[in-house]
Amino acid sequence: MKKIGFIGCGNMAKAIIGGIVGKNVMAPGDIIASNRSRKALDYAEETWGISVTADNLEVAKEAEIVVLAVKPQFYGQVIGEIKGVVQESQLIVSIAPGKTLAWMEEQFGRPLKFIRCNPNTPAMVGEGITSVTPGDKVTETELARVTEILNSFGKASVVSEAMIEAVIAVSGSAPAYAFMFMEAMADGAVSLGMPRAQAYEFAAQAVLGAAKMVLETGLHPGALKDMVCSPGGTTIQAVRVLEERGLRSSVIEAMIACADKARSM
Ligand SMILES: NC(=O)C1=CN([C@@H]2O[C@H](COP(=O)(O)OP(=O)(O)OC[C@H]3O[C@@H](n4cnc5c(N)ncnc54)[C@H](O)[C@@H]3O)[C@@H](O)[C@H]2O)C=CC1
Ligand SMILES: O=C(O)[C@@H]1CCC=N1
Repeated sequence: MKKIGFIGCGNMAKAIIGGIVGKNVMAPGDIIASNRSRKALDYAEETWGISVTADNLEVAKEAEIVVLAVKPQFYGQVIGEIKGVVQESQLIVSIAPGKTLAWMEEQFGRPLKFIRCNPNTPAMVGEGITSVTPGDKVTETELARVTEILNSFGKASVVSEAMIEAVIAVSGSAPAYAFMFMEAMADGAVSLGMPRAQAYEFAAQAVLGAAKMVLETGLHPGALKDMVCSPGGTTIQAVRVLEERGLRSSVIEAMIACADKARSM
């Protein structure tokens, strides 16, 4: 038996596998993945030395924890394929938006140990944040085990199912907004004459440092912003323009659109 198996080995499965293997939480021999196309499997085999297969059923039969890591539109098809072979002892993990615990039970046709998780791609560098929502058949020990695995590539936090869309908006999808922000900052630096590669380095380090200050000082982000804004200085001019162009409401409206979409999937 493998400890964990992934059906679908794309961006998210690779981020999680990279985190687990990178932090030595599991040996590569304890991990198995299947995928529709061969290329992703060759990559996973060569990069981490995990077991790979073209057969989803092999993962469903072999893994104690089965992670459904395909796009939401393929969930129904994959569940139809594996539902006959999964056992009551296995944990079935959904990482897709919109696939509720009730929907999973209906699709599998019986109550099993379902867990909804919402990871994000920074798992790839050990800085992910993942929400965990256990179904009612999952024991405290099993929840602790899954949380330990998720903590290996960042942080994990238990949330109620009603919070999942907020989680997707504030963390699952959020790296994309942060990348856009850094890209825009680098564009600004390039327009001020800085070479592109150096601009990305400065922009990314400034964001990393600011994020660490929020997490490590415990101070309100507004107070940290005020510490940067010298009276009559440069920063307050940038803040004035960002407010004028609607940074805050753009972010809030974007997240509401994100959550609405997640709810509909
Ligand atoms: N990419 C992200 O930042 C996040 C993604 N998610 C969720 O994770 C899930 C996976 O997303 P990604 O990894 O980004 O997608 P992806 O498209 O990179 O990977 C999915 C993989 O599944 C394979 N696949 C498709 N149908 C299959 C089948 N029937 N059997 C076996 N393999 C099959 C594809 O070939 C592909 O390699 C989705 O449900 C997504 O909503 C959740 C949080 C963050
Ligand atoms: O864009 C998506 O649908 C997925 C869910 C969270 C992040 N990526």
